[in-house]
Amino acid sequence: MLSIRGLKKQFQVAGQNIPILDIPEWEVRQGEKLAITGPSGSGKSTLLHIVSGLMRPDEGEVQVFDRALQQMSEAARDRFRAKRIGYILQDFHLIPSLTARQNVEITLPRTKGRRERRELIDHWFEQVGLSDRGRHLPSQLSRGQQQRVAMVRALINDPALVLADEPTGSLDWETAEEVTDLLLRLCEGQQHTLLVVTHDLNMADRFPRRLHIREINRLSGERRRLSAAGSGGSAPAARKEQTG
Ligand SMILES: Nc1ncnc2c1ncn2[C@@H]1O[C@H](COP(=O)(O)OP(=O)(O)OP(=O)(O)O)[C@@H](O)[C@H]1O
Repeated sequence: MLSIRGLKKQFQVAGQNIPILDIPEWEVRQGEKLAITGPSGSGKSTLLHIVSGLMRPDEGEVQVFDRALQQMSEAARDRFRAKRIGYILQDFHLIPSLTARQNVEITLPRTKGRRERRELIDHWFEQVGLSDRGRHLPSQLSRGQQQRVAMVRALINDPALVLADEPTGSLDWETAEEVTDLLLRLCEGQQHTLLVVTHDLNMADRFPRRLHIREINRLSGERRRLSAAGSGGSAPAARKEQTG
């Protein structure tokens, strides 16, 4: 369902090209639940951005359900993402002036009637234990509750591909466990393909499959050596890699 060939991505920092990703080949089957780990700065978030179509690679081809993302117009890619991909981010990205329910409702297609939308949201809020919190603003919710709203928003349109970038990164240990359980439970038995980037090895251990980014990215080992020798990479890259 996801297929990558000859992917390359570099960033230009202070006039210098910094190569980040070089993935000759990578396939993910439909329904796989995969935790992607690796040191800070090794390109995990960049990879998710490219898979979601939010970022373009410099070279190579990314296919999601046999659709080549690079060959779509930007508008077509946006529509494709809205329909088929759910993206969960570490910082939730909820709109502060909207209630929890409204934050979810804005992602529902207009073709659904008012009653259908209400029932769907009721169902999902019940699933994540937020039935009594729908009218609260994000600022009136705990971080774990905000992440649950963000999860509902990403999953409610039944996307075939779910991407999550450090979904427990800003949560305390217990809440992170709860959110991990919930995410796996919501995706269990579904044909969703789930790719989760995480530093949290407890979270990664719960997944049926773990992948270290160096298994697919030819640059991650090389970049770490360069960084350790102080001879390459941007300052933020080097700092991030040493902390990973
Ligand atoms: N827009 C950008 N411009 C320049 N450099 C960038 C840009 N985005 C990312 N980078 C650099 O690319 C490298 C990979 O970043 P990325 O966020 O993908 O790593 P990561 O593995 O997800 O790290 P972390 O685990 O810390 O989130 C880093 O060195 C980062 O500084």
